[in-house]
Amino acid sequence: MTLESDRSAVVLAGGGSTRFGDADKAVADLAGTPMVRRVVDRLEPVVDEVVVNCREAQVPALEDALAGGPDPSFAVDPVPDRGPMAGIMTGLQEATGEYAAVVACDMPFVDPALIAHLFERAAGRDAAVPRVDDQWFQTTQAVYRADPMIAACERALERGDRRVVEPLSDLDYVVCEDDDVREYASLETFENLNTREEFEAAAERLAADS
Ligand SMILES: Nc1nc2c(ncn2[C@@H]2O[C@H](COP(=O)(O)OP(=O)(O)OP(=O)(O)O)[C@@H](O)[C@H]2O)c(=O)[nH]1
Ligand SMILES: [Mg+2]
Repeated sequence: MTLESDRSAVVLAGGGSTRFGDADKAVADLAGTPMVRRVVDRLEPVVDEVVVNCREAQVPALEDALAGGPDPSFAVDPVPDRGPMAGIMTGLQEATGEYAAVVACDMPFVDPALIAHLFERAAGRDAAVPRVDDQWFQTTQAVYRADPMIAACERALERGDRRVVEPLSDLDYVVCEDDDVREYASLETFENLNTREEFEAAAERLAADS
């Protein structure tokens, strides 16, 4: 790993997992592997470094969950619970790459081929954000140029707007749509696990695949 990376990954893990219940879904065991570990393992081949964004109290359990793999760095939210967009900002501040793939810790099926493609699409621009079937922008599985995105997040937070799409209005971004996504990934890449039921269903699929 070089000191200055071209391509970073920021894994967002600073949420409260309230729909999941009284455990942190990031480190919960998903068919034998902590969910965050699955995400890091899938990103690692297509990036130069991995940064994990979280709250201070989560660091020991996340270190345990990621032990034995490549050493990630941690980006701890200075103010917790300000939402995913603030977490993106914290993570990008720690990342050394000019560009970073931002992926939520609850997307265990994230496809590295799509991430690599998003880096290609983002080159020379401020971001590449997927959107399929005219649905929402997949802002937590997207590539951003770190400096303009940090600045855009700071401005959005100053305006008091926590919406994760809000910084896009300040950025020169490309939207990666429909066939451009499907060529590289199946749509399960965007599947995110929030409840115990969703988690168990995904675990069954993973166990059946292995
Ligand atoms: N840093 C940071 N990340 C967050 C925050 N809220 C959510 N996230 C992350 O953003 C991603 C998507 O968030 P959610 O699916 O809502 O996860 P969550 O907030 O932990 O779960 P719920 O409490 O059930 O909404 C996950 O990777 C979370 O870890 C936050 O306040 N700060
Ligand atoms: Mg949430």
